[in-house]
Amino acid sequence: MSDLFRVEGLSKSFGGLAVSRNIDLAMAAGDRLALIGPNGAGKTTFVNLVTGQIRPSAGRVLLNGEDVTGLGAVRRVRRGLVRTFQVTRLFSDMTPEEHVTLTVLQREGKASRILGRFRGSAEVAGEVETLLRTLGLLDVARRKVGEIAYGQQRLLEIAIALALKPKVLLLDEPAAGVPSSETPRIEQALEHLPSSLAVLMIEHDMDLVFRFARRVVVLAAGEIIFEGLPSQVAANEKVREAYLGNYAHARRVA
Ligand SMILES: Nc1ncnc2c1ncn2[C@@H]1O[C@H](COP(=O)(O)OP(=O)(O)OP(=O)(O)O)[C@@H](O)[C@H]1O
Repeated sequence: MSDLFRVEGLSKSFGGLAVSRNIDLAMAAGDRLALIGPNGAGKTTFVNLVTGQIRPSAGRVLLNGEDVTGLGAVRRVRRGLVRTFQVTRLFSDMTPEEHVTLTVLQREGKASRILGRFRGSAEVAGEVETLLRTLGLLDVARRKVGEIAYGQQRLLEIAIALALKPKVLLLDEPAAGVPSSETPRIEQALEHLPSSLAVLMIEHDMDLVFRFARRVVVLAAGEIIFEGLPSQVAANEKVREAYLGNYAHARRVA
């Protein structure tokens, strides 16, 4: 079986600092993978390399067998490689409905119509409503983003990502900054993502990792040091060392 998504020998250095080192990773449709690792391990850099925000020093990114390494971020999105960001990138004066409508219109190549008439066709409106309902955002669909809860803003980012019809979705800390009272809604949304979607999630919250992931990859100093079942990760000697080393370093700095 060919993988839906694969990276081979992916490497990135910033000056003398090797931030990604020879990373090989594959995902199939329906995968639920958590990418974890100490602060500064290179997790966000990995997502940036995969989605085309930055260029690798070496290695390839393949989607459905096609080498997309030379493509920019927008063209990768069109092929189904979609991400969310660690910190929300929303417009506080726009509503969730407007954000998702604009995304669907953009996907369909009809975004220029918003200059004349904001709303899309009934078909677009139906799709937007379904997405907002799926993410539990229908009640706030017409509120300004600046007025809705932070957890709802994070859910809106997932709705926007889904509006791009991804095949592979990369979530950069979807629960970061969300108060614990709102995290169950994020978890629920993650559970109900389309089953065929391959999802990679960076997350520090291990409860969320254990509930979500069927596979865990641990990155330390830019290298994959563990790949396996969530139940095996905590007992792994290399993983323990990587985290202990990080905490020891954190203590030295403090
Ligand atoms: N544009 C850049 N120029 C120079 N160094 C960078 C750049 N981007 C990232 N780095 C460095 O690369 C390393 C990895 O950063 P990255 O943000 O990928 O780690 P991370 O695992 O996502 O960390 P965290 O869990 O804290 O978000 C860090 O040492 C960071 O300072």
